[in-house]
Amino acid sequence: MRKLTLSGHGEGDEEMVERGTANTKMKEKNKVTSKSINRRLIDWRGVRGKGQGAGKSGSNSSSDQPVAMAVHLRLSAGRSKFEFQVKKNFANFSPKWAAVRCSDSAPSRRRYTITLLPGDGIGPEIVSVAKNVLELAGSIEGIEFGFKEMPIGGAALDVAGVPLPEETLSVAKESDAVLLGAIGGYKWDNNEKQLKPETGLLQLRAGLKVFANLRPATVLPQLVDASTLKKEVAEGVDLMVVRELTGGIYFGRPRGFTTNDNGEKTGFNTEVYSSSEVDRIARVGFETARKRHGKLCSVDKANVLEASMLWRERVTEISSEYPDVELTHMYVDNAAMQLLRYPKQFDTIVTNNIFGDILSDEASMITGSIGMLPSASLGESGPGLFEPIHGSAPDIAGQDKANPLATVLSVAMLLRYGLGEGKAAERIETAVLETLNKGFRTGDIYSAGNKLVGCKEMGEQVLKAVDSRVQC
Ligand SMILES: NC(=O)C1=CN([C@@H]2O[C@H](COP(=O)(O)OP(=O)(O)OC[C@H]3O[C@@H](n4cnc5c(N)ncnc54)[C@H](O)[C@@H]3O)[C@@H](O)[C@H]2O)C=CC1
Ligand SMILES: CC(C)CC(=O)C(=O)O
Repeated sequence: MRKLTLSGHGEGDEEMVERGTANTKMKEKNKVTSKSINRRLIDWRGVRGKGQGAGKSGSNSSSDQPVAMAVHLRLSAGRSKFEFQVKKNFANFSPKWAAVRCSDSAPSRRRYTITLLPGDGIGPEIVSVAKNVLELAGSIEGIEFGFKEMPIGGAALDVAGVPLPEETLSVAKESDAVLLGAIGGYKWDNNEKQLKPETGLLQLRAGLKVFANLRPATVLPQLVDASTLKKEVAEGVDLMVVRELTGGIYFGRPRGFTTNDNGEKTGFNTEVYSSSEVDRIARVGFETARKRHGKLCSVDKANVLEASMLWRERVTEISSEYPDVELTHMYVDNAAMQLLRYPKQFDTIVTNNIFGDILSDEASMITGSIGMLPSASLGESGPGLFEPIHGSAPDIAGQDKANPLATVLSVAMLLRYGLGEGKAAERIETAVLETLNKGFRTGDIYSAGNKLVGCKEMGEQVLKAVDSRVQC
């Protein structure tokens, strides 16, 4: 199988590699064809879900806290593979009731090592909830987890002086999947660039080479009233933003501050994409659309930006490999407007790093709250990175007000895309729906007639729901 590279980032990439990873920069620019993508997709599919495949096993760290198990198998396998199968709308699942816990009679146990990166602000609160949900859903499905908690962001700056300690990255790389809370906070806002929490997250994404960021935005029937849009506009929205994650203006060089001819201080950045970077994310976009409703909208600013002109040219070229997918192009300013005007027109959106960041935050409000949206970041190989799309919410940190559901749903994505454990993922998604059906709401999604709860209570309710729906 061919390897994808992080080519085309310029010096920014070198910096990431030097500071954050032990890897050397890969110069090789392999062309990745749809054939090789398809082969990879076949490789990704289901390697872990059949009982014998399991994670890098046997690594019992001191922080491992496996749930009680009657059977403890140590299984070993290669790296995590991603099942690239996009669930359309988990709201439609109809769970089955059953009365008994079946973990102890499961045909085989799988064991995975998960790196937990709680980070800053509300990060530790939401990761704690999501970890418990992951452990319980896993135990019911015969999955055992070993957890390694590592510092990142401001928390890492405080203990290690850098936002991504080398050890954090190497532990993450060695694990089967990585769960991140969020990074950032007022305390570090005025730090120089290399000592910002945000730089640690960018280094992590680059270090794990997770170039494809999947951000689903689904309006759940239970939360239509929480949307800021009219019911008839929000109802039924189910879209997926495929965001390029390791290139573009967040990484491009040159960047920095200088002084212009008038003696004024100026700041500058570079939006840069190579053909191979666009091709590989375009193929992920087409593959995703193919498994959804067959519609892909590529969002760019090709009327102004050269990087977007190349983007549009390459996406159009790649579309010939996907005659079954309907491709449209849209300028980002129009896309921002159309998302509010008529969001149901979108099925799958593929776009660059910064547009994807902004449009997915916008899409989150259609669904009710940014506290509801999960994400999966995947690369060609190695562990995936799973995180809510929101930030560290310093305004509500430490107050038990955070909505943990985006992180809980990120854990479901971790199970499905990161480990190929679809049943456990479904169990969690179903439990979230059931909890919402019972009327439990954190402040961000609260509407009259529901029960206002904090982060911890919401977590407890999801755990109850996970536990109550046991199916063998
Ligand atoms: N992936 C990450 O770790 C990200 C980190 N950040 C960082 O987070 C910090 C705060 O950034 P903001 O722009 O304020 O974005 P934010 O997403 O942290 O917060 C925006 C608003 O949404 C609310 N919110 C966010 N998540 C919530 C949740 N789970 N439940 C309830 N309410 C929630 C916050 O209270 C706030 O009012 C900054 O340091 C920023 O750099 C921002 C975006 C992504
Ligand atoms: C480095 C991050 C803080 C950028 C961001 O907002 C995101 O990717 O969600």
